[in-house]
Amino acid sequence: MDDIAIDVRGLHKTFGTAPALRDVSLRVRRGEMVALLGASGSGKSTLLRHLNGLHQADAGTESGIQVLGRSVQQGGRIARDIRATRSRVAVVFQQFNLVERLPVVVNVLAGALHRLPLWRGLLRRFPAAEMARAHEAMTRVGIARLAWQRASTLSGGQQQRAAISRALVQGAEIILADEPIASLDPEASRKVMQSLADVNRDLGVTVLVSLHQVDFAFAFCPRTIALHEGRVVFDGPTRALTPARLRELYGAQIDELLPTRATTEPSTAPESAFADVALRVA
Ligand SMILES: Nc1ncnc2c1ncn2[C@@H]1O[C@H](COP(=O)(O)OP(=O)(O)OP(=O)(O)O)[C@@H](O)[C@H]1O
Repeated sequence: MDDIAIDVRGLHKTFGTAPALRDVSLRVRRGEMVALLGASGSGKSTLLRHLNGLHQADAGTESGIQVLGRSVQQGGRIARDIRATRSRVAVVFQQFNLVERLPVVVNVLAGALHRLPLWRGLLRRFPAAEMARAHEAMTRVGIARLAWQRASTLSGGQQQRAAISRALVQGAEIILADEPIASLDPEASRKVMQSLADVNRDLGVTVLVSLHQVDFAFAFCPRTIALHEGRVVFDGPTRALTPARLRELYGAQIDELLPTRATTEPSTAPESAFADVALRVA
């Protein structure tokens, strides 16, 4: 079990009377980079929010979530020591990741607050070692030259890379990225996904990234877990997700998942359709 980063068993979540997650089980090993794929409303955000206890599973179910070997929740009850687990897991959201009026470096240093005395955060007096760590993290994702700019002056993709830097300063062992490229252009998307892939490969950080288009999963994530209407409908090598397989899984919703070119002729453009897109974004 030591090599399991995320372990979800029998997760059910209902909002009002509408089921959002239905009997979801999955395991992610430490050091994996996994895409969580699904059309809008399939349950990706809801699942990610359960993993650090922002959502509670339905009470009275057997659902259990363990992260890094510690219980996050069991049967809808959040573990008492959730804060200790949260400090080892970082979340990158689709937007609103940063405090816009503060310099980028201060946003990145927010990742260190969990191990510093309160006064340091309030006065923004960070030890030299933390500053060095922030600089290294920003260099790794290619935004060091922007350190003293206000966060609001950064492009969407640069903001996402700042959020990834903050996760590194935090010392996160897992990054949960919730549609981090949903509002970005293809070039900015590629840079953000590349940054996630780099920290995964170079630092061994486990990455679970939700995406609603399969081309970026294909280019960056060896494994994909696909959700449809709250259920896991596929869990395996991303390369097995051909347009034909996606059509089988998603029916009419397939248009949301395919890149535009492949969508034009899905039935006559099999596996090679994504390979081509993958090459273009690589
Ligand atoms: N706080 C909430 N209250 C009520 N319903 C919710 C809530 N959060 C999510 N839902 C519902 O749960 C279902 C799954 O939503 P979720 O946001 O997890 O999907 P998603 O795959 O992340 O979609 P998107 O790609 O649009 O973000 C949807 O039907 C959604 O309307």
